[in-house]
Amino acid sequence: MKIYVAGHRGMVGGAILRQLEATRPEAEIVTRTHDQLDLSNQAAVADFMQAQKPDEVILAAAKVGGIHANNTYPAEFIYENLMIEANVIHQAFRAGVERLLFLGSSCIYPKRAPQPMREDALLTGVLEPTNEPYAIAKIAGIKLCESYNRQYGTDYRSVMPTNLYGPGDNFHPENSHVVPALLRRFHEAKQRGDSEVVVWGSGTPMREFLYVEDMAEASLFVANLDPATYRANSDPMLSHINVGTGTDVTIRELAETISEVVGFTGTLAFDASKPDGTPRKLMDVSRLAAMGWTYKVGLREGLERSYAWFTDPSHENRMV
Ligand SMILES: NC(=O)C1=CN([C@@H]2O[C@H](COP(=O)(O)OP(=O)(O)OC[C@H]3O[C@@H](n4cnc5c(N)ncnc54)[C@H](OP(=O)(O)O)[C@@H]3O)[C@@H](O)[C@H]2O)C=CC1
Ligand SMILES: C[C@H]1O[C@H](OP(=O)(O)OP(=O)(O)OC[C@H]2O[C@@H](n3cnc4c(=O)[nH]c(N)nc43)[C@H](O)[C@@H]2O)[C@@H](O)[C@@H](O)C1=O
Repeated sequence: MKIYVAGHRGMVGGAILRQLEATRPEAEIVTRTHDQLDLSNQAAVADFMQAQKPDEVILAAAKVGGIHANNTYPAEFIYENLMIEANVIHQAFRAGVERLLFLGSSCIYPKRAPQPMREDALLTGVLEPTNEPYAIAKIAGIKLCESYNRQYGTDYRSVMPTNLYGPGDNFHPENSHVVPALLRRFHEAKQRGDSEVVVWGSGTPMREFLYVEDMAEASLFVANLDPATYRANSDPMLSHINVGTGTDVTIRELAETISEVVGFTGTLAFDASKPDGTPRKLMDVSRLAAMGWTYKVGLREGLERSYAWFTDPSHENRMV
């Protein structure tokens, strides 16, 4: 059994690789770095898939970033993600790959979808402008999988992660997501002895956060589901599966918790000039629960593990 993990040096791909190595010792796991194989290059992906002919593909490679990055580089977010998914999914099919898992995002749902958001809320309303290009690419990824399944009988599956965080995250001060951004900002403020930390936006948006080890476990759970169970719990035209905790907090509550975890004793300030983005995007996770998976690591524990990882001098914190 040969499994190709695309994006293995990223936060989710890295967690998936660790769990595969621990649980599938018999499998041959294939990886390539971005420098070794640019997945936006159609010919390079075709040559790689024809040479490797993996049995399974886990597509965790993508152009990923927080609200500021999405709002600043929309062309990169739509182009890179469309190219990566089109190349990997099409070339996997040409190489006879039977099973593939595509990672989308909770941002595929309409800005004002009823909460919690069920899988059938997809394409029922306008998207959040700050990440619409990325969301369009991710929706196209789901439809690529579904279209190859319908026309060619492949078994290409899609999971929609909520906001993720944990070891291996991107800690870039501007382009990162809120959890790594605030872990770093509170840590540096504590080290400098600052009296205040500025948090972007109003603090009122709500977000759901899933620890990356849980995401990796859920990804492999869905990837390994027998086809009958997967089909019985999903719809061929709405085949994606939400992955989250089913609980959310305000950004203010998140910032206060991170401040406590870091041990910062100053005050919070909110910068209203920064975008809030979607007011809320809580996922309905009952479909995945019905299949037999629920999350394990709560937010406080996950933040404590993430902060320990961030401050561990034995590795370089990635910033892209
Ligand atoms: N993090 C989050 O909160 C969420 C993530 N997701 C999805 O989960 C998946 C994984 O995200 P995450 O692990 O956080 O992202 P990361 O940015 O941590 O990892 C993405 C990986 O993809 C690689 N990559 C990017 N572009 C290319 C390319 N053209 N060719 C080859 N490799 C490439 C990156 O390599 P390099 O850095 O060297 O360019 C990196 O290793 C993505 O599909 C993302 O959309 C969904 C919802 C939330
Ligand atoms: C996973 C998800 O991630 C993105 O959407 P997002 O959830 O809006 O992402 P975010 O984590 O960047 O922000 C969440 C909230 O947090 C607030 N916030 C406060 N202070 C900081 C801060 O310092 N940095 C950041 N990034 N946000 C901050 C910020 O203003 C916003 O209200 C898209 O990639 C989307 O496509 C997607 O898939």
